[in-house]
Amino acid sequence: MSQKPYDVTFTPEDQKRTHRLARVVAPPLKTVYRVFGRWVDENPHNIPQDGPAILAVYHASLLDPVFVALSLWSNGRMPRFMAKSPLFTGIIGRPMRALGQIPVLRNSATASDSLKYARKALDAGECVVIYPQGTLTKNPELWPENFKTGVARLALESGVPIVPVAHWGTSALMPPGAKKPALKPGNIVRISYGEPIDISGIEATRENLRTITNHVEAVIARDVARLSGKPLPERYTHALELSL
Ligand SMILES: CCCCCCCCCCCCCCCC(=O)OC[C@@H](O)COP(=O)(O)O
Repeated sequence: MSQKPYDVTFTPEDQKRTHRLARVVAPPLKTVYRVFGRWVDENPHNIPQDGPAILAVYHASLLDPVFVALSLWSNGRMPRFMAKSPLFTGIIGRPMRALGQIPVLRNSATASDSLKYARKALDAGECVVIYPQGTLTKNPELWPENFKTGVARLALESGVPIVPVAHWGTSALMPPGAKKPALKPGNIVRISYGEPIDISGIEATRENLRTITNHVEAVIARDVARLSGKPLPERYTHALELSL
């Protein structure tokens, strides 16, 4: 680990450096990822083309971050993932830092620093990618669940809309708990970008944070249902409307 592993900055020089590296890394990563199949974007016009963006993404496989990263990069956005701090050490740590990703210190007194980094990234006009579950879904049927309120807090503080992102197809390759991925070159991963949810001007009460969070979860669940062809469980339906 470097001396100051959690000092993340987004200066114009950092941006240039990280983009330069991404341009080198993306093509071989795309080639390697073909052994897991290909991905298809749905409604990529919902990805803000420039300026700050918050993407809330469904997490159902250890493989999905790279599909989402490649999709965003191919759509003109350099993703800044919030990722658990152990991913910033060792072999993966070096590129994670060099690519300007954002470490999350779990269960520590400094856990909230991670949102400060995210805020800094937004102030610099970056595209911040967050897994609101904080971990892979534990739901046996892979429905999104237990979303944490960080996305809503960040959006309320910054006034930046939330883009809900669902996907389907990575759990066939590597479901939660699997030790290694299956190679399925014919596999298709569909990534669906939902309409941005604008919550600017809403008061940051505990209740509102929970309502917004449940809404984002329900919208992602609805898109997972559509992509997977499974019926949406009843428990999500009331939060599909955002009523504050
Ligand atoms: C392609 C060109 C642009 C490249 C951009 C950089 C791509 C980096 C993608 C990697 C981002 C990794 C994000 C991981 C998020 C995370 O940390 O989730 C935790 C779960 O996994 C597992 O958690 P758990 O099982 O609870 O330990």
